[in-house]
Amino acid sequence: MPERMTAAPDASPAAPEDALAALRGEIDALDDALHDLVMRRADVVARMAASRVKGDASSFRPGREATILRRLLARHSGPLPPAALARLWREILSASNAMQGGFSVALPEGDAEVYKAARARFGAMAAPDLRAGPEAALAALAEGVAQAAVLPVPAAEGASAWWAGLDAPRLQVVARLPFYAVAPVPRAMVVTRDGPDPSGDDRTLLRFAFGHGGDGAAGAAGADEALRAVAGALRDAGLRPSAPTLLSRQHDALWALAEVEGAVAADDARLSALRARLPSNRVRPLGFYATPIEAAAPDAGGGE
Ligand SMILES: O=C(O)C(=O)C[C@]1(C(=O)O)C=C[C@@H](O)C=C1
Repeated sequence: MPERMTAAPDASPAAPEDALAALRGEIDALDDALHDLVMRRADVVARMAASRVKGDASSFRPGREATILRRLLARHSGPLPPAALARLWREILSASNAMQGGFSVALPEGDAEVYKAARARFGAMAAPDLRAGPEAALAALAEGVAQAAVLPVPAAEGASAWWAGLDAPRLQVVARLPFYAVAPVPRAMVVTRDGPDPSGDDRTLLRFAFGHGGDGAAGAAGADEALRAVAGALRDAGLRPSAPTLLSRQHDALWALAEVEGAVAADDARLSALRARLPSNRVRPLGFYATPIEAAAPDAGGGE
């Protein structure tokens, strides 16, 4: 027979209802303390916005957000799944970004993966602005109607080949979604007008155009030849690919997209080395983003 049946029901200090009330009391006190800190944090963000220390630059700093998340994930311990920690902070960061001015995100309509990735990244605070496709979302961004565009992860064909026509450096890729994932979650890319924000551990997208405007011989460049040329040029320039190079044939040209380790900005000397190695090709950095964290062991909660 269970022990609690023999003890006097209301004489024990460890009666389940008392124990529950005590634990809930602890949780209420912690919730108040957390809430006080979250409100204090928002006050600091409001002070930052009012002080105009960031000038007219965008409030959205994906590199800084990555630095914050990396630091918190590195010091995290205990039973709360790291994915839940990342989710909590993503919502705080999105809210503090939106607090500093309207933040509207343009998305191609009908792409559920991009929509879910955008909601996970920008949280409940960002207004989704659905457009006819990636090009229309980029046009909304270029016109200043939206502050960011969220687009499919680059691929060779269809709507995912938007990168071949990206008007960089005016518009640049600044984030790859998700930044932190423990399970397969929706993926996408974020493009803004403000340029990328270094996080200390980044990856860059480089676009190569082989043959243009009726340049017959170069226009007919073969895929293998282009891949070899890109691989050789990257090696000579001291750049390390972090993903297989993509190829896309569009607008009378063959386009290659390489992802390389590190942050490569427009004035980087390694770009001159690439251009010296590929004189007849156009090489353009399309932006960089924080290297995503791939969690080693699965835990509950997916990612952000
Ligand atoms: O550090 C900044 O520039 C901020 O605007 C603050 C803050 C934050 O809440 O920590 C908010 C939004 C940015 O994307 C990054 C960080």
